Amino acid sequence: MALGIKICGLKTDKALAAALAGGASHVGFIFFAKSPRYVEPAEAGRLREAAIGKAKAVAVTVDAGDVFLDEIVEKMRPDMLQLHGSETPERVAEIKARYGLPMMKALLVGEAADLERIRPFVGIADRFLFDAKPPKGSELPGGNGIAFDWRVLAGLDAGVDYMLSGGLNAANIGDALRLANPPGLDISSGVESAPGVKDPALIEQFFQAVRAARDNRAA
Ligand SMILES: O=C(O)c1ccccc1N[C@@H]1O[C@H](COP(=O)(O)O)[C@@H](O)[C@H]1O
Repeated sequence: MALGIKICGLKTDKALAAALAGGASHVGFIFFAKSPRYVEPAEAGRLREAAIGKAKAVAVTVDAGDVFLDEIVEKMRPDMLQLHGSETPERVAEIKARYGLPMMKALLVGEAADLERIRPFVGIADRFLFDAKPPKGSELPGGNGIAFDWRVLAGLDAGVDYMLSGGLNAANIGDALRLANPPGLDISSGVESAPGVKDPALIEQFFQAVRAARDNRAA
């Protein structure tokens, strides 16, 4: 099965071009004001044009209200919404019905028991994203560059469609693929030279590292 790869937190044409050149299946835009990766919905709408027919454009939101979601959907025209806050299953269902878009629900993982939290979302969320819990004092619910123990994913039902996220980079992606064998990957700060500053060379290195790790496993 093809491994989905989402490069998240894109703000520039150059970074987006590097993500597409590497073969990203998804490109993500952050709509959380406190994030150094925040982008205005209209600017994301302009950027995402380059991805049409190449990668799915994902709008990342955190407990957003309908007015902001309306603006994002109208101006950015996402292919998918990533809900990275404490949205309930009812709220996910409501948003899904309102926009008719696929929903990726982010859940924060520290230990195996946290995976139980997917249950009420099954049949509502189209995909899950497992990210590490933010460190104490962080203002960001994601994009903290912190990994969790990927071994907890080994016990997950094989039918669960998800992206592994949190602290991935070119140096650790081989271990992540070996330990969790996820159907998808999501990376943000691991391809940045500074918070919110994507580095096209690091994006390219990440794709190379993924390919090398997969070739090693196939050999
Ligand atoms: O990246 C952010 O600033 C962000 C803000 C609010 C919600 C989610 C956010 N990012 C998500 O977190 C993952 C993991 O990031 P990292 O690779 O550990 O830096 C990122 O890909 C986004 O989906």
